[in-house]
Amino acid sequence: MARGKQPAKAQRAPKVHRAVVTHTVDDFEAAFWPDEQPVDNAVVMTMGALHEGHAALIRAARRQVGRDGRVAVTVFVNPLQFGAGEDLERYPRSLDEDVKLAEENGADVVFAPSVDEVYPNGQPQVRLAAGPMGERFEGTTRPGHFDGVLTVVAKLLHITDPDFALFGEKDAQQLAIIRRMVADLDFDVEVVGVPTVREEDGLALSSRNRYLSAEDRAHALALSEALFAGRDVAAQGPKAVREAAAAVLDGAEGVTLDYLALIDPHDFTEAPDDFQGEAVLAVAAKVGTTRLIDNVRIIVR
Ligand SMILES: Nc1ncnc2c1ncn2[C@@H]1O[C@H](COP(=O)(O)OP(=O)(O)OP(=O)(O)O)[C@@H](O)[C@H]1O
Ligand SMILES: CC(C)(CO)[C@@H](O)C(=O)[O-]
Ligand code: BAL
Repeated sequence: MARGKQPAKAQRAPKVHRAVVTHTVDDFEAAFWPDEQPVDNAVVMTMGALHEGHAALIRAARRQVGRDGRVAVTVFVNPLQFGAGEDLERYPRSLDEDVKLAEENGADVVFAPSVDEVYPNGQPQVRLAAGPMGERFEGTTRPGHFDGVLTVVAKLLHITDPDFALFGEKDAQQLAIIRRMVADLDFDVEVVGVPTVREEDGLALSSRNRYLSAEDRAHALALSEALFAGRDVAAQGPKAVREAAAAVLDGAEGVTLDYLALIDPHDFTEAPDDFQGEAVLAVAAKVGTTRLIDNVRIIVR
């Protein structure tokens, strides 16, 4: 080697993990299934506006399938799960940043289809029904929401055909209903739940946090504080948990409570006063004009 010349290895740019971005089912399939090689693969479904909660899902997906497996991230704001007067039009859309976050955390392929690509026949006539589990809690305020979620999740499972599908525990009712759909309808996929990622002060990360003013952001802390207060007295039973959480929310400034519930996670029903074991303490509220949800898993004695 000539004097002063760098060895070839040192000249090479550091290897950057790049994700292929696709917008059609055909392009997605070509990118996600480039060959017949049997490798594990995983999908993380999102509505975009990605944050560190989504990053945790993508990293968990990568861990699940290993270095040689494939990870897909879908980015699709599904009109079917939005009710009249909800934020479908204003929902944050930021595909370029989303692709960056997805590839930095180990995604191989991003699937960001248009509404027409997902629903080429317009509004689907045939849809999935979430049943009674979809009518409580979130379903009371958002009737039909989980039917819309399940319909698109089923379609995305068919398109991506993954071994693993990862969802956040932040949307606990959604996760429970998706698990139930997979069991009831024999989907050949393992559903993996990922713990909620929070800001240092406790606020659960959520794309809708982008709507919060500085004042709303301060008021929003009441949600996680209520859940943590309930969790602190879990050993004293369901009544104590409900009361401790309610006390934080009672009169909390800028917060309009939708529901606060202690839930049996098996069938997503309200836990009775003598309930013991693992439960979900969940809250939904409007902070200013932004509707937020959060929950913690606790062991009630
Ligand atoms: N803080 C979080 N920690 C872990 N997973 C999360 C978190 N926030 C969202 N997820 C998960 O990411 C997936 C995609 O969710 P989505 O794109 O709706 O994000 P979101 O932040 O929940 O948005 P929104 O604010 O609209 O509720 C879901 O499985 C959801 O549970
Ligand atoms: C699962 C999902 C991507 C379906 O649109 C959505 O409900 C979400 O982001 O949680
Ligand atoms: N993260 C749940 C999707 C929704 O609110 O529509």
